Amino acid sequence: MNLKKMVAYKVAEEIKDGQVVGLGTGSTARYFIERVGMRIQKEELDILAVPTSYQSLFLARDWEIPITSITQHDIDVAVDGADEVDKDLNLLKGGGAAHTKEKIIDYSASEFIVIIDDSKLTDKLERPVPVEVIPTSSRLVCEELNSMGAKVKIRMSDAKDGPLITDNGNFIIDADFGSIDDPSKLEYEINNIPGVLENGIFSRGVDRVIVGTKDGIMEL
Ligand SMILES: O=C[C@H](O)[C@H](O)[C@H](O)COP(=O)(O)O
Repeated sequence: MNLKKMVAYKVAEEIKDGQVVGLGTGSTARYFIERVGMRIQKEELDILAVPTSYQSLFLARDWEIPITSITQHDIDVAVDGADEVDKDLNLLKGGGAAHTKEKIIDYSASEFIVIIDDSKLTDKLERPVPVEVIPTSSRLVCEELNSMGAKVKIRMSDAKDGPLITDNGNFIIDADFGSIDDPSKLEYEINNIPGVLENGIFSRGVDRVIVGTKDGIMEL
């Protein structure tokens, strides 16, 4: 059973005519966008969408989903995936390097819904934290993250020689702090390093986390 698809399709059924919808990024959000696109074509669902990345923009275009931006519209609901969700519903995102725009769009929405399969649930966040940095600051940011106790790596591209370049033209440093005791403090401290644009810890809260499990869908 494809749990990501199951949960994404279920939440796509909740979208209503007239809504402005934030489209997340990643393999789970991809299914959500696909199902919204099908509903637009079959049921004439009437929405506007705000993509969080070029990936979701291109998908929305493929499905002929009408696009707007946060400079033009308030967002009613944003639906996005996550790489980890801890027991207090802090998130780790940015596995696809899209967390900066996701954070802006997801948190600006009246309702922020996270869709995951149950492999993403964890007691504490423990994956490396993706940190988007202005390229010229990358050596200094690596040193600062090191001094905060992280093992760091600049994320490399699979399809070009050298570093991955984000949708915003920046580098990603993956900073491994091990298990994170205080996500909110760490989110703030990383963002306080000069040259850091945004990191992948989302500790401001989320309205709903909907989880696909082999026994069905559960909501946290
Ligand atoms: O940068 C990417 C995003 O934060 C994704 O939402 C996150 O990586 C989850 O992706 P997936 O649904 O593919 O596991």
